[in-house]
Amino acid sequence: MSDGAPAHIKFCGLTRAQDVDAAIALGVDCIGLVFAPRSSRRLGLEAGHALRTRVPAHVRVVALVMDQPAADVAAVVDAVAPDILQFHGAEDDAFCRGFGRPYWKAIAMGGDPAAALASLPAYPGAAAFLFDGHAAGEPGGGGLAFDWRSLPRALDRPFWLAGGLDGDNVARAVAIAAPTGVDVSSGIESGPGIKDAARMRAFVEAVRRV
Ligand SMILES: O=C(O)c1ccccc1NCC(=O)[C@H](O)[C@H](O)COP(=O)(O)O
Repeated sequence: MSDGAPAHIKFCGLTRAQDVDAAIALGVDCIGLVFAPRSSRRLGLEAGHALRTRVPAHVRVVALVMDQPAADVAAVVDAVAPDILQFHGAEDDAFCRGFGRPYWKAIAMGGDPAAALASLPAYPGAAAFLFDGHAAGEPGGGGLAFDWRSLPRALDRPFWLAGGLDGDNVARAVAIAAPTGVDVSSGIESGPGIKDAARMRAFVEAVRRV
C-alpha cells in the first residue's frame, strides 16, 4: 500500500521518440516498452534500443514480455538493457528470475479476481505486482478496468494499478486502491501506440492533484 507519497507514474506502450521525450518532460517515473508478440504496440529490438537510449538514468525502463521463450526475453535484455522486466503471461517465478533483472508480475484481475490474488504467493521473487484489468491469457493495453476495491488492503511489496485508467478516473482509482504507482497505456492514446500530448499531461496533472 501507499505510504502517503504521491503515486508513481508509468506510461506504457510507447512507440515514438517524441512520446518518450514528452513523457520524460512530464516527469514520469517509468517508461514501458512492449515486446509481447500479440501487441499492436510491439517494438522490434532495434526500435526498442533506440527509444531506450532517450531515457535518462532517473527514469526506469520497463520491458514487457508475455509467454515468450527465454531466448527472446534474453534478447530483449541484451538489446534494450531494461531496468525491470514485466511479465504478463503464465511465466513462473523461476522463469521470471532468470534474466538478472528485477521483475514485476502482471496479475490479470479481469476474470476471477480471487483466483488471481491467490496466485501472488507463487511469485516470491517479484519486486512488485501490477494489477491489470484484462483476463488471464489476454494481452494488456485494452483499456479494461477492474473493481479497484477488490485489491487487498495490505500487501508485502509495492504494487501498480493498471487497466482502463485515464485522466478522468485515475484520482478516484488512487484514492480507493492506494497503489505505489499507476500505469496507463490506451488512456493517453489517440491510437494504438500513438500517445496524445494533452492526454499525457492531463493524466500526470490528475495524479499530482490527488
Ligand atoms: O499494451 C499492450 O499492447 C500489451 C500487450 C501484451 C501484454 C501487455 C500489454 N500491455 C500491458 C500494460 O502494462 C498496459 O499498460 C496495461 O495493460 C494498461 O493498459 P490500458 O488499460 O490500456 O491503460
